[in-house]
Parts: sequence; structure tokens; C-alpha cells
Amino acid sequence: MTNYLTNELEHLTIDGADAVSLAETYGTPLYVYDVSKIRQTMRAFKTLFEKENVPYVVSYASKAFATKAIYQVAQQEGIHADIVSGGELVTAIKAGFDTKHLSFNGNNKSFDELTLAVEKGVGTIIIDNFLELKLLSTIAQEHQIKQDILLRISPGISAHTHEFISTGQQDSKFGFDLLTGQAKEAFQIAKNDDNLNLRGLHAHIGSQIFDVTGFEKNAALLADTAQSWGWQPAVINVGGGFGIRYTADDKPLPESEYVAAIIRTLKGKAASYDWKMPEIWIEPGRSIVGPAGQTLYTIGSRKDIPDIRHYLAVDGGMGDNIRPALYQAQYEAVLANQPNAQTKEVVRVAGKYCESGDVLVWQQALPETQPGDILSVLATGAYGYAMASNYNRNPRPAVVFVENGKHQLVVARETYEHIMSLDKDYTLQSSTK
Ligand SMILES: Cc1ncc(COP(=O)(O)O)c(C=O)c1O
Ligand SMILES: N[C@@H](CCCC[NH3+])C(=O)O
Repeated sequence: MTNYLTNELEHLTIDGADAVSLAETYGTPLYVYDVSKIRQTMRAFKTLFEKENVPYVVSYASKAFATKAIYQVAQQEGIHADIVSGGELVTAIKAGFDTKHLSFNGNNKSFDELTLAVEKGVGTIIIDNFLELKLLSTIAQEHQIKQDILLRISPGISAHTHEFISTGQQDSKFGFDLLTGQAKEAFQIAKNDDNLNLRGLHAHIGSQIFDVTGFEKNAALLADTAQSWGWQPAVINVGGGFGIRYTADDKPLPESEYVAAIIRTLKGKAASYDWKMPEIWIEPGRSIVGPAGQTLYTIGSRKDIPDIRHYLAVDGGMGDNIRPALYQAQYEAVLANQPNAQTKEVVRVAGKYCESGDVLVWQQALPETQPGDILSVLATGAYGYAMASNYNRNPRPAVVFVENGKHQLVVARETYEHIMSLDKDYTLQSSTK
């Protein structure tokens, strides 16, 4: 059994703050992030490259959790960020993030998004398709700049993860297909375009990956591809996807192993091809914010079906964490007001939404609980708030950052007014009797 960090009240603590009192202060459901942990991970990624003395960029994949506060932490830690929409771009800008340190991914960036990116000086645009090559070239020309780009390749590597979060296989909507020659065609177009500065190649094989072989294959493939085109790239971007521990069944490798394998592979390729060592870029999202976040809920009703199941309902659910419903994702939860108490029963933690699939934890051993107790679902920092919705017209929860015992609201809780703020009255008369 895990021994959770507690204070003198035997309450769960999050980077020194009492989880129960955070719930009292800010209400529930509440996303809480341990900022010390986020900083440690960001620094650890950087150190791995610095120790090996290789040029690198660690670019936080902000789709995992994109708020002003996280862009500010990333900037303080000297890492870059990857964005995938105009919304993430304006959030980063509002946060004061240096746009030169942004890269822009996505399979259908609009003309307006690309224009905004060029106008705001986004450092690197990761081109995904032929239309985008053309659009960006026109926009760059109009703005009289030469835009740095990478080409996203669909590498034909299947990662062992959930089908919906696997992106590297050939049958994927992302990137230029390698096997049919589309990638080479894109390379030739980009290389000969005076408005675009092609710096390198990108490929991302998927998310929540637990072994190094996919990353090694991906890195090797990108290098071999460039070499086969007679070209020495300045950047090789191998994407993100490093797996994290959600439950005891997950056995992720330390980040150092993934990164070491990528560095080893690319050092080997650079040596054998007699290249200047290219910059190695990685785009971790989940591994930076996932383990650092948790969601606090208040326990409400329960339903006991003898010999079948105990359902314990909390005041949130699929609107703040869609992942169990979407990917059958597994989580662990802990009773925040008594995390180290002896467990008494196994329950299914359900939400309050009108769906049978509205589950937060499929199976959880817990001590005896009472309505009003605080339950923390762990490792919800990635793709939780980022994928939250107003389903059933529930307001989205607030987000709090904690660092060394101090806490701060970084996203306010939505109100019913927010939910209705875009609604208009319908005033047309019916034309049928
Ligand atoms: C292009 C790209 N880079 C980075 C990531 C981040 O992945 P993860 O959060 O698993 O590290 C993703 C998401 O899978 C992605 O599509
Ligand atoms: N949203 C997914 C990951 C998708 C990654 C996007 N490329 C998740 O929750 O695991």
C-alpha cells in the first residue's frame, strides 16, 4: 500500500498544502497541481541533454494542460512549448510566453491561425500537409519573412498504446506519408521555397508509451530518411508520448531511459553519416503535468448492489475527466481526509453525469467513507482540465497551483453565468400552425 504524505491532521498533503483545506477554500471538484513536481520534471529533461552535451529543445506539449499559469512556469524553467491551435497560441501570448520558443503542430491549421502565428513570431511551424505548405508560403511572403519550419512525417511505426492515442502508424491523419513518397515530395517543395526555412523533421508515434524501441526506431527513421534525401537536418523532433504511472499496473521507465535511447540513436546516426549533431527536440506533455495533478471531489451518494457492486458518486465526473469513458483509462483514488487508513471495501467511483460510462475509477479499495469526505483522484494533470466540458451544463472546476505549501488560484471556477453567457433568446415566430 502506498504511504501518502500527510500532516498532523492525517490529511493528504500536496506539495505541503492540506488537500482537505484546499477543498474547503476553493470548493470541489478542484484540480490541484504540485508545481515543484512540474519544475523538477522540466529540469530533469533538460539535465539529461545537458549531461550528454547535445543540442536540444524540450518543448512542453501544452495540449496536455494549456493555461496561462503553465506557460509561465514553462518559461521560467527555460523550456519551449508546443501549441496546436489559435486558442493555445493566444493563451501563451497572454501569459507572456516568448513566441520564438513556440512550435505549432496540427493537421488542419487554418489560414487565420497560420497568419496569427506568423504575425506573432511563432518560432517554428510544424507542417503537416501540402495545403499548409502552400498557405504558409503565401502568408510568409506577404509578411516578408522566412518562416522556420519542420516537416511532420507519418513514420509508419505503431506504438503499443490505445488505438485512439496512437499516431505513428501509416493509417493516420497526421503528417506526410513516408512509404508512398509524399514526405519526399513535401521535402522538395519546402526546400525550394524561398519563404520557408526547412530546419528538420518531426514524427510523433503516440502517447502513454512504455518502451524505448518505438522512440529508437522513430529517431533512426527520421535520420535515415533525411540521409536518403541527401540532406543534413538541423533538427530532429521525435515528439512526446512518454508513459506515466496512473495505477500500480503501469510500470513506466524513468524519463532518462527514453531520452538516453533517443540521444544514443541520434548520436550514432550523426557519427555514421558524418553530420554535425542535429538539435534533438522532444515534446513531452503528459509526463510533465500528468503525475503533478490531482482532482479533489466531495463524496455524495452511494448505491450498493449486493454481490454486484458498490457505486460511490462524487460531485464531478466525465465533464472534468473524460479519459475513463473515452479510453477506458484507469486511475487510482485516495481518501484525502484519511489517505493512510485501512481499506475496507472496493468501490466504483462514478460521477454525477447522465451516462453509465461516467466513471472516474473503475475499481478502488477505500476505507469507510461518508458523504462530505474528500476524495482525490491521482495523476489527472494531463488531458483532464484540457479536455473538460460543460456536459449536462455543469461548470468546469477551478485550478489551483501549490508550491512549497503556498497555493494560488490559476483558473477560476466557472459559474452558471459563464455557462449561459453565449446563449441568446430565440425570438423568431413559428411558421407552422
Ligand atoms: C505531435 C505531438 N507531440 C506531443 C504530444 C504529447 O504527447 P504526450 O502528452 O503523451 O507526451 C502529442 C500527443 O500525443 C502530439 O500529438
Ligand atoms: N488526449 C489523449 C492523448 C492524445 C494525445 C494527442 N496527440 C489522452 O488523454 O491520453
